[in-house]
Amino acid sequence: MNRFGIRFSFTTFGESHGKAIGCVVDGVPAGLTIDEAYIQRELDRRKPGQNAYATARKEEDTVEILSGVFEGKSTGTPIAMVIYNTNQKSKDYSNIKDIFRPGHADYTYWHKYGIRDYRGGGRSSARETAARVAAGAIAKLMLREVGITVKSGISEIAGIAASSFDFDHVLTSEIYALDPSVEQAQKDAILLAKNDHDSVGGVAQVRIENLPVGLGEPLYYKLDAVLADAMMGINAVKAVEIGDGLLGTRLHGSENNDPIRHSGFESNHSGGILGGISNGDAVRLSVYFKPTPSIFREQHTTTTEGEDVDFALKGRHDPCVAIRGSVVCEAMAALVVADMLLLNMGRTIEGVARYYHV
Ligand SMILES: Cc1cc2nc3c(=O)[nH]c(=O)nc-3n(C[C@H](O)[C@H](O)[C@H](O)COP(=O)(O)O)c2cc1C
Ligand SMILES: C=C(O[C@@H]1CC(C(=O)O)=C[C@@H](OP(=O)(O)O)[C@H]1O)C(=O)O
Repeated sequence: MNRFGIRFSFTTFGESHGKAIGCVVDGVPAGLTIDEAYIQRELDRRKPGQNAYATARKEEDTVEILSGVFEGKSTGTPIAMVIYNTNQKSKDYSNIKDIFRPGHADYTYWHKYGIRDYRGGGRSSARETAARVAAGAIAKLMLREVGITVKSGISEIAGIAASSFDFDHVLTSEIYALDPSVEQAQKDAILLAKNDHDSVGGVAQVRIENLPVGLGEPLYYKLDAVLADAMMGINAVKAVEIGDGLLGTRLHGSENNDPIRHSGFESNHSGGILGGISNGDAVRLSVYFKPTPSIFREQHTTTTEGEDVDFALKGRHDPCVAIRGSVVCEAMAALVVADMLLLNMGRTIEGVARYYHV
C-alpha cells in the first residue's frame, strides 16, 4: 500500500463522542483551487439528522480547513480539516459500557485493544466517515479539473430493487434512490422496520465516468482491487461487485464479453476494467451494506465480565446505513482514482517526458 504522504493519501482522526473528527490529506498537487463551499456541500449530503430515514443525531458537520491551503489554492503540503462534534448525548450510551452490541465492533475492539470508547462506538462509529467525505471532496475537486466524475445512488433497499438507474434523480431524492418508481416502496420498507425497532440493508451503485484508459497496475494496485479494498473498508459494507460480476458467473463467455469496435466497446459488462486496468468506459460498482447493527430490540449478548444478558440499547441510529453510506462510497472512489491518476503519470516514458515538457 502507498505510504502516507506519498501520492494522494489521507488518514482520519477522532471519535464519535470525542471533541472532533477530521482528516489529513497529503499528496494533493499544488495549485488546485480548494472550493470550501463545495467541500461543505459534500458533507451536507452525508450529514446525520436530516430526515426520518437517517439517525436522529443532529450535526451540522461544519468543516474548518486548518492547513495546506493559501489564498484558496493547495500549497502541496498536507491539508488538515476538522469537524467539531456538537450533539453527542453520551449518557445514552452508559448502558453499553460493559456490553457488546451484536453486529457492531464493540466485541472486537475490546478484545483487540483491551480498552474501548463505548460512547457511540468511538472510532468504530461511522461518524468517522464524515472525515472521509471531506477528504473525498478534495479528491473530487482534483478529478473535476480533468473531467472525471463520480456519482452514486441507492439501487436496492430491503430487497426492493431499482429496475433502472437514473443518476440525476438522486439529486431530488430524499433517500438518494436511483429509481423513482420504487422510491416510495423503499422508503416504506425503512419506516416499517424502524417502527418495528429493526433495520434494513441496501445496495449502492457507484459510477465513475470519463476515466482515461490505463489506470491500474498489473499485480498489486489493480484498479478493481483497490476500489474493492476502499469500498470494503467502509463501515457495514459486506460485498462489492465490479460491473456485472455476479451475473457474469452465470453467463457464457459469448454473452459476458464486451465486443470491441474502433469507436469503443459495444457493452460494459466488465464495469470499465480489464486486467485490473481502466478501459475508458464507465467504472461501475455495486456496494452491499448490511442492516444497521444497533437496533432497539432485546437481544442476547454477554458482558465484559462474561455474564450472559438480554438487553435493548438506546441511542440514535440509522435505520438503513446504505443511504448515507452511498455518499461515503463516492468519496472513497474519488480518493482511489485521484491516487491512481498520480501513480499513472510516471508509467510510460512519454508520460514522464510530457511532465517535464521534453
Ligand atoms: C453512513 C453510515 C452510518 C451508519 N450508522 C450506523 C448507526 O447509526 N448505528 C449502527 O449501529 N451502525 C451504523 N453504521 C454501521 C456501523 O458503523 C458498522 O456496522 C460497525 O462499525 C461495525 O462494522 P462492520 O459492520 O463493518 O463489521 C453506519 C455505517 C455507515 C456507513
Ligand atoms: C453520527 C453519525 O452517525 C452515527 C453512526 C453510528 C455508528 O455506529 O456507525 C452510530 C450513531 O451515532 P453514535 O456514534 O452517536 O452512536 C449514528 O448517529 C454520523 O454519521 O455523523
